[in-house]
Amino acid sequence: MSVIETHGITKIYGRNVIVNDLSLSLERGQIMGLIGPNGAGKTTTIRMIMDIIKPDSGKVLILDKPMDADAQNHIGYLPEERGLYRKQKIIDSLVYLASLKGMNPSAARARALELLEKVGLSAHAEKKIEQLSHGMGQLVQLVSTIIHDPALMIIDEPFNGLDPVNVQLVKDLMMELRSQNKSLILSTHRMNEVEEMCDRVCMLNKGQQVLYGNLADIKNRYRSNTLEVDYDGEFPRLDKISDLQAKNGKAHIILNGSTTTQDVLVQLVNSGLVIHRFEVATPTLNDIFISIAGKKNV
Ligand SMILES: Nc1ncnc2c1ncn2[C@@H]1O[C@H](COP(=O)(O)OP(=O)(O)OP(=O)(O)O)[C@@H](O)[C@H]1O
Repeated sequence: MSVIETHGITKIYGRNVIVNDLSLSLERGQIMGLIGPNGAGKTTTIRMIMDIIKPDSGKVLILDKPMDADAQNHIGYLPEERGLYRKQKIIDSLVYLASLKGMNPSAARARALELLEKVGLSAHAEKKIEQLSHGMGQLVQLVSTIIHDPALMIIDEPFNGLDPVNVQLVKDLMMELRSQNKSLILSTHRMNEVEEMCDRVCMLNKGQQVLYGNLADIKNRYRSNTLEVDYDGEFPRLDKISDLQAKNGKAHIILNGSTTTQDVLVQLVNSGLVIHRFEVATPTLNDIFISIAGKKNV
């Protein structure tokens, strides 16, 4: 049974198709990266999944059923625009939010303290939200999203405002949830940050699904799209490629669909460049996005 399925969901505002005919599914114990540049339609997709807005066509199933109050209790949703009551104590806020999802207060309190310990904030449990730094507040928001042990967590921009130590802490926490058979959807325009964690990827661009499926399969499909070259001298202009970054004797080249590795090698040899290394590299999701969309993401 899929934790979530969307079947051809479409959202139109005015004359603009914001999300077009989007189908995706996610199983238990999987993480999906919902990725794409600003304005791609990620938040609109999540709002349709959460039943905050209705699709103009298509349908969403949560645990095989349309969204209802019971399904809502199995989801933890952390929107991009977040807010906790700033004057309330952290522990009280967490217990209150968990009780809204059907948890009894003493279990919620114990779980809140356990999770605060995990994110390094147990010493702050009795403080008010307004006494925390922005990053600490983000961690408390994350705790509030997972406290009721949801089967599915949907997190918009999971790493915004976090320093590298806390980014790693949140990644570790998410991987732990995954190992407990939970499912997560992480929405972000920062592709490289979620790449190492995701089993599945749904990439949007201007409301269209441009890439979808298992990350390993996708990387395999695009594996000869990226080249790395170590060189001496002035790197030449290349024809028929999607992107070239060349600096300090190292070049990163993203091919477009029709150019081959050999085409590039011939161009480089003909230019007289001194080549020390010429290698087909595993593309990042960002590289794949550039080769599909023909432009940079960030
Ligand atoms: N209520 C609305 N009315 C009209 N247009 C909207 C509405 N909500 C979103 N849009 C438009 O839909 C497009 C997609 O927005 P959305 O917030 O889904 O993108 P996103 O991928 O989440 O972007 P970001 O990474 O910047 O958060 C944008 O062009 C936005 O202006």
